[in-house]
Amino acid sequence: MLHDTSSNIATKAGFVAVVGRPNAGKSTLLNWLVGEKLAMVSKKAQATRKRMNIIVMHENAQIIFVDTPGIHEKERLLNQFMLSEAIKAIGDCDLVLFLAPAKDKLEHYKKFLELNAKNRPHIVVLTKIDEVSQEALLAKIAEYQAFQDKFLALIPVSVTKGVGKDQLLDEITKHLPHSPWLYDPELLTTTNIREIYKEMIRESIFDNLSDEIPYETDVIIEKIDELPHLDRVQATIITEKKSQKMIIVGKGGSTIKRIGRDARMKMEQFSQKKIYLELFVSVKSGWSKNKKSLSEIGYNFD
Ligand SMILES: Nc1nc2c(ncn2[C@@H]2O[C@H](COP(=O)(O)OP(=O)(O)OP(=O)(O)O)[C@@H](O)[C@H]2O)c(=O)[nH]1
Repeated sequence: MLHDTSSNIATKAGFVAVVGRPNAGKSTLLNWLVGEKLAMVSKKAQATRKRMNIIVMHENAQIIFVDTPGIHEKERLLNQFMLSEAIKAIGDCDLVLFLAPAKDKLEHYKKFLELNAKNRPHIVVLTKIDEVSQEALLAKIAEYQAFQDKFLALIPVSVTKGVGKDQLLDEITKHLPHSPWLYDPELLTTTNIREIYKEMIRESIFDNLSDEIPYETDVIIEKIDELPHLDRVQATIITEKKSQKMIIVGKGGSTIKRIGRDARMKMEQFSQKKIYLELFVSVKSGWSKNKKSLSEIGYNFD
């Protein structure tokens, strides 16, 4: 946690948790704010599993965004993990952004208020306002006004229409503590290359498979050999069932080839290097329900 140790420090810095239900638009918002495609954007819910720190420099401030999984029900162990990560992120941060699509009812917000029992300072960000009429937007804002003693501000945004970026960054900056910068401003993300490559492979799985399968898969980066102009990456896609493995591999290996090619292109664009990607598929039944195997692949329950 950061403290305001000196009033004559001109710079500000702080951690901002980004929370909201799955599909609220968290990754899209973060990509837009940072100006690079780093957080994973998916049309499907629950794509964000682990926290990613993304740094945005705005005027004198260094805003460190902590991307969190959506707040949702605890049907499965993996979901429990996501929920606890979200709550942990709220507790660790200087400020919380609660993202609510403009079409949503206020139930999600009320649930967030219950979870946020210690009343961490938060800003309500109304997302996807391009999806509702001006009248509906005003009516929604009026509904939120009933809680105005709870939030610091309510900012409507639309990434699609490019609305609200500066207002949001200004408002966040206003509430951050005075502090020296915590990271080299040249860095865009504190998440390491492993995590980024993993997300890129996961994103390619989501892009190439349309049904439930992507939710029951995960990716382990086994090895990265970083050479000056080439990264050699070995990764394994884990599935629940043999039948899923067959679908991921596809006829004559066609699907896995497409996943691999898409992932490689994203990775090359990001690293500005050639990537040699070797992808394997492995069946590990029950991995998403089993704590031990979850912690083996990097989801820690502490
Ligand atoms: N029309 C419109 N769609 C948006 C906007 N922002 C995000 N979306 C869409 O909403 C969907 C969900 O966006 P994400 O950014 O993946 O949502 P998320 O909250 O990160 O989702 P999880 O990773 O599942 O928690 C995607 O299809 C986005 O294209 C917006 O401003 N306008």
